[in-house]
Amino acid sequence: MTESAINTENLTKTYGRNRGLTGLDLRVERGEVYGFLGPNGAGKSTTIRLLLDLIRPTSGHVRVLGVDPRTDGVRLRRRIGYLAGDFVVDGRQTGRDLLTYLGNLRGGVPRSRIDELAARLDLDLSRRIKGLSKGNRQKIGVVQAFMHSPELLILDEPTSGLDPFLQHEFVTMVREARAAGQTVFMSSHVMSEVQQTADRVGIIREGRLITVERVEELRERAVRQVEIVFEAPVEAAEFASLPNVGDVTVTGNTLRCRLDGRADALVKAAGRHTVLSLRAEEPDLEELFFDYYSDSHDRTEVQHAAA
Ligand SMILES: Nc1ncnc2c1ncn2[C@@H]1O[C@H](COP(=O)(O)OP(=O)(O)OP(=O)(O)O)[C@@H](O)[C@H]1O
Repeated sequence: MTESAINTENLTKTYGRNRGLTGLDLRVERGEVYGFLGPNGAGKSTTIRLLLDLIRPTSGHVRVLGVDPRTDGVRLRRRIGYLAGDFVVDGRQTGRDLLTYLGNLRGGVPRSRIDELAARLDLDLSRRIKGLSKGNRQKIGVVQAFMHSPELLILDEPTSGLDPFLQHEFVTMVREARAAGQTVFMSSHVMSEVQQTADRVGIIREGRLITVERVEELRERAVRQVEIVFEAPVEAAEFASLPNVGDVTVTGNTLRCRLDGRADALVKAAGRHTVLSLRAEEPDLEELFFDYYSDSHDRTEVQHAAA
């Protein structure tokens, strides 16, 4: 059996009297995109720094791509693309100088590859880094993480500071990486960007992993708004009692409702009439996770989705 891309056991980090991370058991399989979600201060950056041996654990074990980052860190880092949450670089160089330098450290990256990624992110490589906006510096961070097509990408809040168009491009890059067999571990505090790319999400809060879920399953469970336009008016009462259907309103020939789970009953009921159009919003999984973020959730309940 191939070893997981990331495996931690009972990983704990305390900063003096401050808790950073408590007893983290994390498993990221090869080839999957794993979203690591949690509010500010939850322990996401602490976890990522431990994976890269940038800080040392108080206790517990880490294995990344089958090796201990503590003993084989230099070779391991060539196989990883890492974007730090606080990506800071020497401001006197141009973007091209920096990326060429970093590419050489990782065994050489063709100029054409750097140019292609820069063009996709609309990044001007000829400018000195110190003159760049925060968003443009972040683009350099994204390019350096992806440019050598590493086996494993570890990205700490990768889209912070990117505008929506570039966030979309980033999502495409993550999907391409997955299609190429690369593994992606990315932290975020926004569910919406993770739900577009991730196979699984882990939720961390106050230094503890609360739950791990498959995004596909979450999607099935999530609430979505549905709008159906019929050829002739329908009765709201006919739909209001259907399983998984709520908040039914009918205006003229248009029915709107909330769908909470499977669509089967709703679709079959609609099928008794002539349907002109049907629209179902992509569910926003943020709502499902709000509960995990709030104080009321019982943190001792850890569920792991089947690997
Ligand atoms: N160097 C440090 N010294 C003391 N406490 C620290 C240090 N680094 C992190 N912490 C604490 O550890 C906890 C986890 O912080 P961490 O930066 O890992 O969270 P995060 O989930 O990445 O949050 P953010 O999204 O705000 O970056 C926080 O309570 C933080 O204050």
